[in-house]
Amino acid sequence: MDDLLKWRVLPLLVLLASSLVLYSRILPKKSISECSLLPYDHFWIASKRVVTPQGVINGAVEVKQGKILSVVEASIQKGLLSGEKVVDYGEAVIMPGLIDVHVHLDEPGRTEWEGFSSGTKAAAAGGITTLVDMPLNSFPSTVSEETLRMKVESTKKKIYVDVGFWGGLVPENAFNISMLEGLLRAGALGLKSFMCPSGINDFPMTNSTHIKEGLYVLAKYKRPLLVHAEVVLDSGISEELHSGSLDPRSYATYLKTRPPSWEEAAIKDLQEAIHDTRTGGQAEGAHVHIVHLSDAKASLDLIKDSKRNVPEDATASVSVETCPHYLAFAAEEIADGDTRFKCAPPIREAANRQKLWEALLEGHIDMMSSDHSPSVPELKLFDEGDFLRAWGGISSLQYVLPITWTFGQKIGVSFNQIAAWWSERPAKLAGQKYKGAIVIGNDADFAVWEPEVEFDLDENHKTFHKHPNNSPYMGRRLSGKVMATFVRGNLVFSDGTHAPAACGTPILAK
Ligand SMILES: NC(=O)NC(NC(N)=O)C(=O)[O-]
Ligand SMILES: [Zn+2]
Ligand SMILES: [Zn+2]
Repeated sequence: MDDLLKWRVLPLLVLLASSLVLYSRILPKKSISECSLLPYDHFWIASKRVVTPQGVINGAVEVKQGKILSVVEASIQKGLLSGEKVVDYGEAVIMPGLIDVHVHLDEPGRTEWEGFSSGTKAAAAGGITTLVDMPLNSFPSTVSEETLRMKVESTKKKIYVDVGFWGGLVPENAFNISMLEGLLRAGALGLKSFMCPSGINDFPMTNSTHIKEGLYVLAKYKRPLLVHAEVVLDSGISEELHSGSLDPRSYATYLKTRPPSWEEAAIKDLQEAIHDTRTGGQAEGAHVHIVHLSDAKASLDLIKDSKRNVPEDATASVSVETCPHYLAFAAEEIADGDTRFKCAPPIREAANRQKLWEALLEGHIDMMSSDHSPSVPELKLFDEGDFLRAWGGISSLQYVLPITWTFGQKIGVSFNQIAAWWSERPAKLAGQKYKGAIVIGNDADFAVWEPEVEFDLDENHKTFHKHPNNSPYMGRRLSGKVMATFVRGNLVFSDGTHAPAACGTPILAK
């Protein structure tokens, strides 16, 4: 190096070194090694089965500073990767991380039911990289700017994956535009309401007028309304129930109390609101999403009707989810007193389950969610086994991927279909432009799993739900083991172990 160059370069080097020292001092408190089990900021992950929107490729994904920098096929990958940090997952499947848009984490207020720490650890162990928390079962319910702030505050240092929040649409705020706008401006990704009692006192049900009012406000923010679509009808068995001639321990009794007509009536009630979301409609810009569809007959037919574009240029904005428990279990198989299976709407007969799978495969049902709704075991009333009085809600968060695969593979479900149901479409519903697919520029959120590996959900299996025995999947054999989970480039779970620090971020709509 000649002298002149030396005197020009040296001061620059000194400056660079001192700024590096300074930078390391002002680095965020959590270093990458606490947030991630992989101490690199720039690396590749490779496998023979990488699920991209264009199909499954043998290739590698380059990750830098939490983002996907490139996706390459094996044929061109060789020279490119020499000297790079590569984690080779061999035959394991690399999929976009799952996005679960329907989870009750119950914090603040009912952390003994689940809470952000155990809930997001379970998510990470299950390949879920983003979840959206429901506004009820925590206390208080998330129905205002202030209560949303309390939620976000209570996630601090506890979340292992990214977490968004639905706000609640309840009678108290439905006619109070400034309260609703406050909630949406504070970052709620959308709203959720019940058309029947929710089981939670501070989360009352809404009628179709409340729903319409809510949709007008949502239209302005271009965010969705999620609806628990059941309305209470006289199921024609009240006399038998009162006379005690129906056994409350029998699942058939519970099934009779919540017939498919409850779902059908609710979706009928929603038709007008759905119609308002069409191009040129009063709620254009808003979207109606029906949660946890169980009835695959008349209710599904109504949804199909409302999705049909009449006229063609005025498409209503509507979608629907179903949950693994409606696809895995059948009413005929549920033993007396086994209240782990109680949820609303109920798990129906095997013939209905078959139709739900068909609707998913045909694209009439858009996506899946867990509706993980845990509680303390006492509320499940295991000793009495009373289906009518036990808490309704299924615990399944950690297992949704293996459950979907265990049952889905028998009817030829593909990895791309799973990615559409569990990542792509949920990302769209939650307004997450940079999540849900392995494409350049997206967040580096991945689930790495081994479809061929079977495992027993017994006491030796590490389960991170706070109350694993509440889950009706315990004791089952599943296929599809989650090996590793990456959230924005951080390896947050690998081979049974979580990263030391909880570095998920709260997701707030802007
Ligand atoms: N309060 C609840 O968590 N309810 C939930 N309960 C179920 N699905 O049984 C729900 O999503 O409706
Ligand atoms: Zn519900
Ligand atoms: Zn729910």
